[in-house]
Amino acid sequence: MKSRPLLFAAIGLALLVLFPVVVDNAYYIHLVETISIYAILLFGLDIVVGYTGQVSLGHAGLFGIGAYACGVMITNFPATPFLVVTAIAIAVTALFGAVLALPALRVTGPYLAMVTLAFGTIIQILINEMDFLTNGPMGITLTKPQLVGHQLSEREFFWVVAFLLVAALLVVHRILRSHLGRAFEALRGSPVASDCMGVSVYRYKVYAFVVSAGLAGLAGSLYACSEQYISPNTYNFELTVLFLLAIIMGGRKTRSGALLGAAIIVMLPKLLDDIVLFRYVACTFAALVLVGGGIFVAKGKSTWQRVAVPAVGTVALAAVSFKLENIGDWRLAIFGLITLLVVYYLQDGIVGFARQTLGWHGHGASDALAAAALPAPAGAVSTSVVGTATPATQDLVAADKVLMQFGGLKALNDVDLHVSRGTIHGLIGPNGSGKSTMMNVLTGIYVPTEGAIAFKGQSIVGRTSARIALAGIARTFQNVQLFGEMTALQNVLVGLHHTYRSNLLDVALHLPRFVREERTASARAYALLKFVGLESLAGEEARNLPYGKQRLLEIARALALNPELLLLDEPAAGLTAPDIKDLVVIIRKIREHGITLVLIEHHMDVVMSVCDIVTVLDFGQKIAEGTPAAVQANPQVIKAYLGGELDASAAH
Ligand SMILES: Nc1ncnc2c1ncn2[C@@H]1O[C@H](COP(=O)(O)OP(=O)(O)OP(=O)(O)O)[C@@H](O)[C@H]1O
Repeated sequence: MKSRPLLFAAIGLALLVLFPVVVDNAYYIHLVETISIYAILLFGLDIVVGYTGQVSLGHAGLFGIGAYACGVMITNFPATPFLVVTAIAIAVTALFGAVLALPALRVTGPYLAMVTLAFGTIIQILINEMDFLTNGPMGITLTKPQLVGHQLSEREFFWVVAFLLVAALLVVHRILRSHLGRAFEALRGSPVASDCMGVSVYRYKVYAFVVSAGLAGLAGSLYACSEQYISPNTYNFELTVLFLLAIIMGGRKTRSGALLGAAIIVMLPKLLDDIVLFRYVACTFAALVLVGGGIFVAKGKSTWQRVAVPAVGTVALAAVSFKLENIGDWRLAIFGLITLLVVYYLQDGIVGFARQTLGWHGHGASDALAAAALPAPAGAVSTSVVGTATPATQDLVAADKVLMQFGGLKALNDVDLHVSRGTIHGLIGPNGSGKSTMMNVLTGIYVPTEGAIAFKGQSIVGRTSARIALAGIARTFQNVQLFGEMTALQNVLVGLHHTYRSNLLDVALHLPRFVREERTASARAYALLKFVGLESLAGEEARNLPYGKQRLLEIARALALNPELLLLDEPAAGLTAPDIKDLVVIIRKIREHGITLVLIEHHMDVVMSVCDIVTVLDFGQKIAEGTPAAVQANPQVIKAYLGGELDASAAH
């Protein structure tokens, strides 16, 4: 299976290197060079858009910064070696990337789109107005750069771009398949779960923007030398929309999608300049949709109703093209039409669609399958897998007089909660009594309005969720918070993020430290999946797992943190009776490894059978605490909670 991508890569590389030799035409060489440059930028944009799920309409601005950093350096310091100029352009643009990341830390969705759009516009205006540096609207004229004292020809510069394209592809690909890429993807899946797995959302959002901007800087500097002329008009709103369109059309989360997207956005405007060529392409496209749609319907993969709109649309486009003399004026309308078709019918882009049709798996799945083939460590359910907490006598958690107020509502009112090491501590109470709020307070999602919370004797009030997680508190969520597009194995690997010490260089060059850490983490993740009985589903995307399995996967991911305290928020909710039995066994096994548990649960049989001590909340206040038997017999608890619960179970 691995040989197919390698074969494609080798063929692609050979075609790229031989292209300027075989096609001795400056126009076509320049065209492929531009596609390569745009592809470098799109690799980076895909990190932000495809992996972290942020919107950026500021990448044309970053591209402009890279181009102008290069142009200004070459104009003012002509003796600076080209590689140094490029490195400076990358560094300057990466710095602006960090600036662009700041709003992404505060706002998301349409607000972020607006802010990044404003960033791009400001950059364009600054380039225009800073005459002393950028020569304003007149732009900067450049020559092809020198490399080691040698003036590069058109063809040699193409090879430099081709080399950098391959290098960028390799580095980006390696980053995205490492713990860093998994961290980026986790942000998209569930920011709150990322933080609670010790993967700081703030930090990795900034990383993603910085790496992405660095690639935009590289692309910008190559573009400046390729065009040999830069002016502010190039880096406008249309270009930024084209970049996004390229990612959407090509398909997010694939390097081949970025390459295809780059080819489309470079070729499309050229295509629209030539009406005769456009007619040919429109007819071919319509024929492809008709034949492809027919095959899909025949194979039962689609319906006539679904195929009708794209078929009629493309045939109409082909017909209209024969009525028009000039297609240039229809540019934006045609862009819009293509975007609509792609967004509606090919949600994973052209590459995603081709993969689904041909039954090819993405790398995520193959990664996980490869790791699943690893021999499981001896005694997969061993202390080395789950970790062993060190025994001590003091309370592991000491929460005193905790008040959590939302406006006028006191979700927690003067609550004390002391959890002893090595115990399973139940937290029960009617709906809305404050149980989940207590968990959110313990994991730093909420900062208590008043009160003290100590973990292992140290205050954790005001600490971020990521820091609290790394200190040893792991959790699951009432509403499952998995990273849906990642496989089961990758979900657990996110929990093992804290075991990595490798930096960007280790990852990009696959240095021994990274290879070692990745191998150890994969084996450990697999063993954790085995611990909860999910090893056969290691390569399955989390969103495709049955609900009960998703809850178990959350537990495996939480255990990957090697916690001393594990908080389980209604782990039995929605589970079938056999699944609940398995869950109880797993909870007991976790405790046997010395891990302390806090268990929120409405299934009283589970609470009564596994808990050593139970705390009961009602309307945000602690109304009882004691052994399960004592609590069960407490009249106040029966009145507030258990009476209803018993009635409910009797009704079932
Ligand atoms: N972020 C918030 N903003 C406003 N109110 C909140 C917030 N989080 C929780 N609450 C309120 O606090 C109260 C306690 O909610 P919480 O989710 O902790 O209850 P619970 O005991 O976990 O209930 P359930 O068993 O239904 O999960 C509820 O009235 C809830 O509406």
